[in-house]
Amino acid sequence: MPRLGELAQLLPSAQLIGESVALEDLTLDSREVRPGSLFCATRGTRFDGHSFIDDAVASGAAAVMVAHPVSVQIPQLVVPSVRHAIGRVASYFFGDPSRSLEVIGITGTNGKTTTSYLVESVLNRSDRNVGLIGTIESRFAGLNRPSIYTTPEAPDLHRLLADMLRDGTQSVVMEVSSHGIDQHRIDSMRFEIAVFTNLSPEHLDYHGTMEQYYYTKARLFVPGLSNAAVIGTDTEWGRRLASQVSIDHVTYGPDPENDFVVSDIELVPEGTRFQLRHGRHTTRLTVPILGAHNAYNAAAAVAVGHLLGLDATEIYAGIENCHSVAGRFESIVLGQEFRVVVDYAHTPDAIRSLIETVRLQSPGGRVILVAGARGRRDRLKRPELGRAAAMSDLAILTADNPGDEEPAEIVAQLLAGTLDVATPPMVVELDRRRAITLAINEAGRGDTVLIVGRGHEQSLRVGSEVVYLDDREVARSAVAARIGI
Ligand SMILES: CC(=O)N[C@H]1[C@@H](OP(=O)(O)OP(=O)(O)OC[C@H]2O[C@@H](n3ccc(=O)[nH]c3=O)[C@H](O)[C@@H]2O)O[C@H](CO)[C@@H](O)[C@@H]1O[C@H](C)C(=O)N[C@@H](C)C(=O)N[C@H](CCC(=O)O)C(=O)O
Ligand SMILES: Nc1ncnc2c1ncn2[C@@H]1O[C@H](COP(=O)(O)OP(=O)(O)OP(=O)(O)O)[C@@H](O)[C@H]1O
Repeated sequence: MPRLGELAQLLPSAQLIGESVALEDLTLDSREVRPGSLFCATRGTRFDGHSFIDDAVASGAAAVMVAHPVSVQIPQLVVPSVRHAIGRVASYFFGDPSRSLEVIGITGTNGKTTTSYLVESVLNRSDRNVGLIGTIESRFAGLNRPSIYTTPEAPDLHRLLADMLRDGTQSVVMEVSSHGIDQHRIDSMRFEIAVFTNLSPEHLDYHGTMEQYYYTKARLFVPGLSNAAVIGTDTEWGRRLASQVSIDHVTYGPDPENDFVVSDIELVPEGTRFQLRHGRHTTRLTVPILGAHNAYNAAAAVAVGHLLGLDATEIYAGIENCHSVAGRFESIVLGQEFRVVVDYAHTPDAIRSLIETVRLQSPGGRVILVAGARGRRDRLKRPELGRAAAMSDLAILTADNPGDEEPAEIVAQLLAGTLDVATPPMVVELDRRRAITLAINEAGRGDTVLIVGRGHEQSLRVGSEVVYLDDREVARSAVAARIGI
């Protein structure tokens, strides 16, 4: 195991106070310290990790990494910014595992999880052992762990990559969130390929402006961090990125000048069918996940396979045999005469694109939407979410993980966005179970009930309480009650 002095040598401005002790592990959280750990004190939105140093010492920390000298009996590594140091330190500590793995990083506002599953499915067609890290789970060597964050904190990320490597994993597909980039969780990683899906307003309370949000995402696409890129150009931000990056890249999108051109998207019973042109080669592919946007997600996965030199037949087989992604356009089918779809859409863009998909698929039927907005996150997007919800025929506005915010206030902010647009009937039902049941009881033949926001999630945080609630389960019971089975 590394010694503290080795870590000091990695960081030019670090000052080691005390002995170069051997370290067993490292963590940002005093509650996770075990004997021999290096506790790294970072500032969050509520606390300054430096105030938990006594707790860390009591739990047996061997040393601390701090932003200023502290009065403590154990050795300390003083650095100008613990946040800036943590990626480098964590990567070194676990043996720089990403350098021995073929890592594909996927970023963008929407489509990271879906694209990562598609890339995984493509890579599984080659003889690689593939691992996955993302919002829903991390998976390798037959193990499956539910995720807490989309992109783990640097110590957890590099520990996981090291475990994967030890278990024979060769390629890793991982989602890279903008928080992950901004909080230096991915510093010192090596990505073989970085993918940019798209960018639309989200997390602006965190990043401030779209420009800053874009800049954060763009930091993944620099030499040294990523070797090559696959860039979706269906948003202006992707076109801008493609014109700015200096690493090798290919593009995909609707315009004919892309390297991979997506056209003729159709929704068919088996999923989403589209045409993909690459150079002189044109093919029709069906990705078994509904939603026009999945044609683009699939094109991204094809481009990754192409850059990795995989055979086209294998790539296409990976796309066509990808299993569905939990909570992404997941249909509840119990023989009812209307459709019920649970989806993870929680950005205005995703909700709009979903409603368009449903309208294409069920022309003439009504779209009955159940939607809310998450608490403690991204207040700025709420009016725009309200406007997106207004594209439905009946919107039932409800709670979506309100945390310590008042659900009624969140819904009022959604409604505020609809003041200047023509709205369908809008009903407020803050109890999410009742909102879903109400929507299902309202649906008639040919209608679609679209329940958005939670997708695969199985709990809601209301105040400080965690309440078990799985939209799919609630919808299933409501449909069963409605049709009497
Ligand atoms: C909103 C946000 O940015 N949160 C970050 C923030 O957490 P925080 O404000 O809750 O931290 P805090 O409670 O003030 O604590 C500060 C520090 O003290 C430590 N602490 C705290 C209590 C204690 O007893 N002992 C202790 O050591 C904490 O571990 C932390 O390091 O500061 C922490 C330390 O720097 C970050 O880990 C944390 O990101 C957490 C992981 C988080 O949930 N972030 C979310 C928003 C996130 O990153 N999400 C993206 C996906 C977003 C998306 O695409 O939708 C993700 O990649 O998961
Ligand atoms: N390429 C895309 N363009 C627009 N919307 C999309 C796209 N791909 C997926 N979506 C929508 O976004 C929702 C979330 O998809 P997915 O989980 O793949 O994205 P994500 O980027 O991983 O989200 P998160 O950052 O919250 O984990 C889907 O349920 C779908 O409604």
